[in-house]
Amino acid sequence: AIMGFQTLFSQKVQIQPTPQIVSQPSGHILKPEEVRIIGANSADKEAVKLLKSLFSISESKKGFPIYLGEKSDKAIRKYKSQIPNKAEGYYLSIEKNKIVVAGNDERGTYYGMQTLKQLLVDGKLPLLNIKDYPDITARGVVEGFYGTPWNYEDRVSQLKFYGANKLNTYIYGPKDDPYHRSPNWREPYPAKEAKAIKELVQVANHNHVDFVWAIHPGMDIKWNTADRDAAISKFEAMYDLGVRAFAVFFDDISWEDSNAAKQADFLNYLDDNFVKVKKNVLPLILCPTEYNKSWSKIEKGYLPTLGEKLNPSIHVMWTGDRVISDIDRQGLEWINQHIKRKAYIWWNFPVSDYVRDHLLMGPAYGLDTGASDLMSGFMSNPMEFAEASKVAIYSVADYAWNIKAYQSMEAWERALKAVMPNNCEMFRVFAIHNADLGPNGHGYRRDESWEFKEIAEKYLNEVKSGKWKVETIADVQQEFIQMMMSAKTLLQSTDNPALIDEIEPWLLQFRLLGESGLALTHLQVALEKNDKAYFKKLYSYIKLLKEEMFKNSNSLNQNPYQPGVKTGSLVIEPLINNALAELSKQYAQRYNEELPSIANYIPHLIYTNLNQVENLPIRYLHKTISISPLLEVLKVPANGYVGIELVPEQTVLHSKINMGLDEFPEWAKIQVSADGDNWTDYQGKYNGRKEWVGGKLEGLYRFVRMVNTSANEQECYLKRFEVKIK
Ligand SMILES: CCCCCN1[C@H](CO)[C@@H](O)[C@@H](O)[C@@H]1CC(=O)NC
Repeated sequence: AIMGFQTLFSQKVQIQPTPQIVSQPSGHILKPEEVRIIGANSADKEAVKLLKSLFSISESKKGFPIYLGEKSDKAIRKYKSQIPNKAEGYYLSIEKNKIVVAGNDERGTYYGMQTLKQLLVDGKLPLLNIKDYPDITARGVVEGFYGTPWNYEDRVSQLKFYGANKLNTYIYGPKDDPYHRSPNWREPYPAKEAKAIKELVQVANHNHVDFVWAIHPGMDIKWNTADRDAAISKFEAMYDLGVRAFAVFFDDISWEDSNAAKQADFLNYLDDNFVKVKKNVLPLILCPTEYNKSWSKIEKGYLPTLGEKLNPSIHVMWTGDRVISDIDRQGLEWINQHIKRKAYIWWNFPVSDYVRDHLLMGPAYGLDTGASDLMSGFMSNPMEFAEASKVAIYSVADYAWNIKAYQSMEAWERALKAVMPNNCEMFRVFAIHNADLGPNGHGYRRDESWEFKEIAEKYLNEVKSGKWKVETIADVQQEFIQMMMSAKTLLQSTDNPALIDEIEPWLLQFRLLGESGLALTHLQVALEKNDKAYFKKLYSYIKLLKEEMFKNSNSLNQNPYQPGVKTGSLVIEPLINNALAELSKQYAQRYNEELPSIANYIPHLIYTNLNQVENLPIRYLHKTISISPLLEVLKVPANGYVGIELVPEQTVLHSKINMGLDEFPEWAKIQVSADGDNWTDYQGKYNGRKEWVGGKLEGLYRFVRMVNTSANEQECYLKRFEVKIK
């Protein structure tokens, strides 16, 4: 009994986001059969609605009393002194004979109710009291990415998620919405879109989320009264749809238009002639052109001019030291001094519009837990995959509410459970191996597969030394099997179908990757048993798996920027390819037989009778197949040829060949063939950069080659040989 009692006492209640002050639970009460709400008609109505959804309300006086309301309400006058004197703060007390949910303001009461809802588990409520409030005033999401904007259902689900996680801001600013940005930022939304926004604003209000509509005029704005008034009338149109908060984005525009004085005058005009006139509209938010430190030239005065000229109530957004950046105290102090106000953070995570073949499912880290007094807002810019982004958004909610207490790993564990309650362990296997971005233009990387790295290292070393241990193989097999179980379980799960729809391509790829890893470990079995035939069968099987992964990566998620489906790219995929290369090398040594490389699998092959180039790797990106350049002079005997074999035959869109010669040599011919016997000349011409260029060919071809049709050996270079297919 003592242990039991002790356990009860020490049981740590888990509340999201982490509250500021919680007393230790001193036991619990059973969920009251019936409750009586004192203060129902004066308390925040969303809070009342939420309370009524949790308990059955007794009509008579005898129900369990729940005191609900704001500090100015008579009903909770007795508890007023307990309420933190902070915006959106609340006091929650669960006692044997009553519950008190008292907010510093309406939102505080609502958040108190959200906490109460979280504490009601298995028909029990812990006896405790909480004094809670947020560190950052504005907390939420800026839908500000390039790519397919979220759809209506995505947004409704997001807004409910924000209410439950005490996020109070959603900024609508999808770059690819033509009515947010050019060319139609001046035009009102068509009826259908307008209706959707009107409804979303209502959903936002029901979840105590400020719906901020952002305008992005920077691509073509003229600094004249016409455009200034166009912005006002667009804001008026949005106001008529219920929008009561506005932002102006001047990010990602040409530097000529980034005139700070003009931008500041423009914002101040909107502030003075719209925001201040309307009264119940929240302060304006500006996203500046110089929105990160690496882009700002203080001596040119852009940021200082904004700091000087912008009305003090206008927020200024900031992404950190770089576009994609950690957020730390030092960087915040730097920017705050120049803009003369607390930065309103636009955190470019988990946005993936610059690495669209990757999912960012890892912890939200790189956030300074000592910076609570330096920010006026904290917004996450998410992925185009709304449900998948919730893992990071959940963590951002925890950070922005209680900064000093934030622990990214712990929040991440809870986030996975929040998003996939019934399959969170399998979801964790998927998420931990889908976190890094791969090499990218911003140089921003994330850790991935961190719990498997050591085993992977050990395994590869043992494969290389040939002295492998059973337990290492078992550990690696366990990880690969878990990847397959994770993918299959999630693909067949039903607790979040919208999420599975979004990440299906990656789940399919993840399962194949796991399967190829598992088959890889059996290559060792084949070598152990000296079973050459089994090795070759396994090798062919792995090639089939890689062919299917190649097909997935060239048919799914085919966006124009980073098409394809990358998974486990930091640790798992390289491990498999390295071990595969090593084991096929050992096979070749033992049986004196080379196996075609399938490590970084590409079906297309080099096609040549020149031993100088027969081992050159073939590269594949964005439907372009190319031969890695040869750095030395290429000797081409009579009838010598070099080219590409397309597997299977393809439609050729265009080709580019650079032989390092000023003129196209009369000894060379560019030819195509479907069968490798009958050749047709491929008509082309030299472009300004001494490259032979050929256009689209009708029909399907398997071979494209350059051949020396003269009777003598010739010399040239192989600087570029590429073929783009449909
Ligand atoms: C040329 C750099 C573009 C940076 C663009 N970032 C994001 C990351 O790709 C993208 O979502 C875009 O909306 C955003 C612009 C931005 O960071 N504004 C504060």
